[in-house]
Amino acid sequence: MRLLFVVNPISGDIDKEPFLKEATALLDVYDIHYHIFRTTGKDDLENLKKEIDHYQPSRVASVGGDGTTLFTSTALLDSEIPLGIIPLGSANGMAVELFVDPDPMSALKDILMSKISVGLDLLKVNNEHYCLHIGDIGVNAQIVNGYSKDPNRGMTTYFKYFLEQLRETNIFDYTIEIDGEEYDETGIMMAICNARKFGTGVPLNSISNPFDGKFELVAIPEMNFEDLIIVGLSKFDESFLEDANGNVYSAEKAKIKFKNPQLLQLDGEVIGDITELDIEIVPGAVQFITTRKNLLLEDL
Ligand SMILES: Nc1ncnc2c1ncn2[C@@H]1O[C@H](COP(=O)(O)OP(=O)(O)OP(=O)(O)O)[C@@H](O)[C@H]1O
Repeated sequence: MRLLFVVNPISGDIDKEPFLKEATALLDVYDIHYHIFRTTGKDDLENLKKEIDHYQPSRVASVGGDGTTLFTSTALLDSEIPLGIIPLGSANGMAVELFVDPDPMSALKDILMSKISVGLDLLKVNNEHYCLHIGDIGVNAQIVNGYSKDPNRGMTTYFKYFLEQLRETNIFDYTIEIDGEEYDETGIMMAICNARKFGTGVPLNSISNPFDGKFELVAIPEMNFEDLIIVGLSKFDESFLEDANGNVYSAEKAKIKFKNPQLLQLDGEVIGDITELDIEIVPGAVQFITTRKNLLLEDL
């Protein structure tokens, strides 16, 4: 076994060195070969691909949050090298969805011991961006945009952008095209889901499964003030928003046309304004190391 750790030193504001010290001590006991690749924020994809070519790992462990998992997955596209997650980011939404053990050392043991790997889907958006977990257009993208640019963090800052959105709530019109059928929608948000919940625990639908070769679009209609308060609060206290009462569309491929330009965010990264979206599933894009603790496998 040759294990490559892909470590994002900054994710979640968590120092990864104590974990790496404990992890490498364990690997040394069993004489398991390992290598550590640390991201720098510059040319990471190119450098990681070179590292994979050179080191030829038999397994890869992504050490960070969802952003790091997505990044590592894109480096592993077109390879059959299995990937596991050590959840050390801020929200770890996708790791939670995938039933990854929340304890980093236990997650490492699962990666080392498990013989189960399953093809994890990725979404390809406008032929250039990948999305692992959830993306959206509308009110949440605007909140993410304000929050991510602000040097301050925490509840107060989040609420500043949340309240700003309450005042500005923008209702927009769009058309979803799937398999030649067109569906007109109006609302405050359209979510693109490879999984069911935001990292904050807010559920968007109950059917998405990142192993099923499909994605879901959730059209969220106009909400009242109380609904928006619940969405906002749940960012921090994870109180439950019942199914968003929107229409849910399952697809392998979809085209969405917006009447006016709208802001897109994918996996917490703000992409920019778009008027058209082409989304397609990349089924089983990466081999994901998992265990029988993963209840999503039971739905397949
Ligand atoms: N050493 C580094 N210094 C600065 N920026 C970095 C470094 N490594 C990666 N980055 C940048 O960090 C971003 C990835 O962080 P991102 O927040 O998406 O990670 P994450 O794993 O999801 O963590 P979190 O859960 O904290 O969001 C990318 O834009 C990447 O270029």
